[in-house]
Amino acid sequence: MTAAAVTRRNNAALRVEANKGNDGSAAADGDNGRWSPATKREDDGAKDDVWVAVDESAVSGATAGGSDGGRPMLYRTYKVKGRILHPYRFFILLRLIAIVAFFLWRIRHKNSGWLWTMSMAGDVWFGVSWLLNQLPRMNPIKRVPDLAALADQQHSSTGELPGVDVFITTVDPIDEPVLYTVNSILSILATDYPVDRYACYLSDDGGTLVHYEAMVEVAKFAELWVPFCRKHCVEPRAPENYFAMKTQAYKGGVPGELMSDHRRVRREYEEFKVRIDSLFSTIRQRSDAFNAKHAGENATWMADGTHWPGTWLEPAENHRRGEHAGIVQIILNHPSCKPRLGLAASVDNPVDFSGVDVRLPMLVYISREKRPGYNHQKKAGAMNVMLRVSALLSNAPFVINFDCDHYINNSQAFRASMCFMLDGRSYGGENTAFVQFPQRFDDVDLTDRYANHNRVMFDGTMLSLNGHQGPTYLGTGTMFRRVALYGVEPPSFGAPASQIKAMDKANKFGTSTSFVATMLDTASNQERSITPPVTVDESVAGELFALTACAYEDGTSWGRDVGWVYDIATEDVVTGFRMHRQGWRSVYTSTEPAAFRGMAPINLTERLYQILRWSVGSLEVFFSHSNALLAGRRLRPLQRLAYLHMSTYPIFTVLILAYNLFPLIWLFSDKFYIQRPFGPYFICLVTIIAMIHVIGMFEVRWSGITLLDWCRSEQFYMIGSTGVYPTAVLYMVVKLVTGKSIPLRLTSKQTTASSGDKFADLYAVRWVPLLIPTILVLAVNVGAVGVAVGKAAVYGRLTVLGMLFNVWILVLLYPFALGIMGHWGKRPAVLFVVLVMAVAAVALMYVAFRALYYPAEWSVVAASLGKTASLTGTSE
Ligand SMILES: O=c1ccn([C@@H]2O[C@H](COP(=O)(O)OP(=O)(O)O[C@H]3O[C@H](CO)[C@@H](O)[C@H](O)[C@H]3O)[C@@H](O)[C@H]2O)c(=O)[nH]1
Ligand SMILES: [Mn+2]
Repeated sequence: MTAAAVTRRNNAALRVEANKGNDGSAAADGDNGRWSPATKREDDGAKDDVWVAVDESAVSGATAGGSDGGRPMLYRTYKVKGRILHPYRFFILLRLIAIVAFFLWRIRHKNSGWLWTMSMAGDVWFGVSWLLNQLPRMNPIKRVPDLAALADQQHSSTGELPGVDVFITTVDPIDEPVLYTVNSILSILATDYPVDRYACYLSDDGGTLVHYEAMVEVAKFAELWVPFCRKHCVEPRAPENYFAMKTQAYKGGVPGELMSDHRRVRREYEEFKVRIDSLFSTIRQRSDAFNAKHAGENATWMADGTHWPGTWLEPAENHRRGEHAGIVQIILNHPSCKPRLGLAASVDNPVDFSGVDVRLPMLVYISREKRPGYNHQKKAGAMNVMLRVSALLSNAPFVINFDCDHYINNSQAFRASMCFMLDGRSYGGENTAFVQFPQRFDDVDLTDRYANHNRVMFDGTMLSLNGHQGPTYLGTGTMFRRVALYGVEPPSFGAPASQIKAMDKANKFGTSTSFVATMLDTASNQERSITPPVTVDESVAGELFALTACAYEDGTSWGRDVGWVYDIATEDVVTGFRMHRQGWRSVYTSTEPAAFRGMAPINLTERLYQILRWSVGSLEVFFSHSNALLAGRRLRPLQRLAYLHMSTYPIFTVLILAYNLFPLIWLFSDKFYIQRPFGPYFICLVTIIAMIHVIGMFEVRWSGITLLDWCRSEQFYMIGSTGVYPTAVLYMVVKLVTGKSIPLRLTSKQTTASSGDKFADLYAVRWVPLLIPTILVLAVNVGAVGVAVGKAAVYGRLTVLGMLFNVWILVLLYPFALGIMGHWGKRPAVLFVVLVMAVAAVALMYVAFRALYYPAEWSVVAASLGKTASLTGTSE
């Protein structure tokens, strides 16, 4: 390996991780000198005062150069510099010692009364929860793909990029606007990956003609959009997001033509959008016309004058939600393997594509069969159908999945994932089941009121898990190894093909023999391309039909040991867990610009429902065969702790809720000193709490998030803890006792967006019972502050300590309070005034109450009234 090669690879690594406005499209042309100067890496390396490269030259199984027959190293590993890591770990240890000592001290100073016992139990519980969360976080590792090394490998004889099947799921064209879905698909069709080596599948759980016809429109518009992206190397390749961008550095080869091409494509895009928008009415008008001709019919008609096999506008037998036939439609077939150049500019053809490959990848529309009486298992069920159908049509050895509201933002992302999948290191590469990218969002308000960006989770927790077996599967933006989805064990525990043969004997995969044959193909060559074009004759069609049928999975292992896992509200975490339990690894990597971006619910109620679904899913994992405690030895110890924490965190919050409602007790009685001697107790408590924040600041430092991100996460945790998480616990209790589960709804995507105000959803209040507990906590703590002020007025002594606790809770619940104020929340000052007035009102009520029932104290009260008024800023 030559020094120059190393430098170049390092540069490439940097371009993905820390791209500073550099060329982003040249990964395939490794050697053409477009990489940044050799010195750049050293400079940037010096600037990075958090991460330092791990020396992996001694690692066996891979060669850094790749020229001597072995597999090259295709990614780099970084760890946190000792300067930060050591004090960070030291503080964690210190806190551990402190809480143990504190606990012992409390036992020695045992107080009587149930309050003391409860608070002891609670504190133990908190300590355990903290440990479960903290221990796996002590070894954060960053992994950076080396695109240049991948390109080198491709140039050499061995390397061709393997095939990828892209899955995208949608349900409802209204709740999940079609515009998002088509943008997502366009970004996939245009991404920078060999066009004959990937295929795109849309699963439409609604079975609506609107989605099908939108795909037909997409295929037409893609003929213009995709070559345009290739010609000018534009980013991102989702048109809506591309056109919304301000100017950017030009990366293509013909800058002179950008202006006119851009204008032309943009106009076409506007027309395309109009066609998409009008699909609802087009389909309705067409159907009305056909139905008028066919007396007595009330069908929904396709453009070619046949009935749509999916759901109809007027629901009818066999054509309604939850009851319709399975549909597989190949909208674009496999392209040829040879480039096909476009036409030169002409009158009909204003955009010059003469030097551009105009092929499009395969595009398939799927809607699985739905029948009443079957549990369709939501997204997991849809993914499993796609897994089977794609096996017959393209059978790529890798699979990446997106929610319909996520698009590819960095067209190098597929290549970046391949750097991990194809890496030569013995513990990496072929034992890597999936590569997880962070979820990044476009629509979130500037201050991220409801912690939608979730940076603490993505940039903190996931980086930490990189240091163990790898991140959990997060549902979208995940590249999988197909055989890992089939439930086989990693190659280090047995050859995948023979495992599949053995499992097939037990009819674990269902009855389709051609499907099992494709599984064996994938297992025996995991770097193959995709299956050459399939002619869908009658027998293939029949086979596809069988694979989309509800009954296919009866009596098989689908949903348990094979495919996405069922019966858990968060299919993602549990599916990833199954792989980790089998000994697979996973990789977390973030690129710059972000690999994928999407939409998040910014409405308070939607957001709470989202985390309700997640926390219910977590608890379901705990009470299932996927409990981390039941996993075998292949699940590493700290990975196990992380999963344990992930599946139990809602339980701890019941106590947080209790603590938050605690003031209720001392509002009405003076039971307040739950631990005597109170002085030392209080000081210890504050120290221990303060240490969490010190440790948190170290995490902010190494994860590279902002202080605001961190605060938002704390606040949102408290909001969840006072309402959603205890509700999830209640849900779980009901489920365990009665065996029945209440259905959880789909996250509704921004539906008020059309009103012109980008953040309209942020200010919309949707009242639901889920808001009540948190409102109660707010009220109790406002009340407590008020009474404390009142007491100060009566007794002339301010109970600062108690109030500190209440004020702290109010600070944490602040985003929630803003949220329920709706439009008033635009001016936080209003909230402040409201809060002060509420406190004053309670204080006055308290004083009045005292005056009424304890007239003897009246003189004292009268004397201190003036003080109250000045404290609360009101005058009488
Ligand atoms: O019956 C269903 C229900 C949902 N989906 C799709 O599943 C995806 C995720 O649903 P969504 O309501 O958007 O959930 P979110 O809370 O936004 O999603 C996060 O959390 C989910 C786990 O609860 C993961 O599956 C997602 O990938 C992850 O982004 C969407 O594409 C849906 O179209 C289906 O295909 N069929
Ligand atoms: Mn979503």
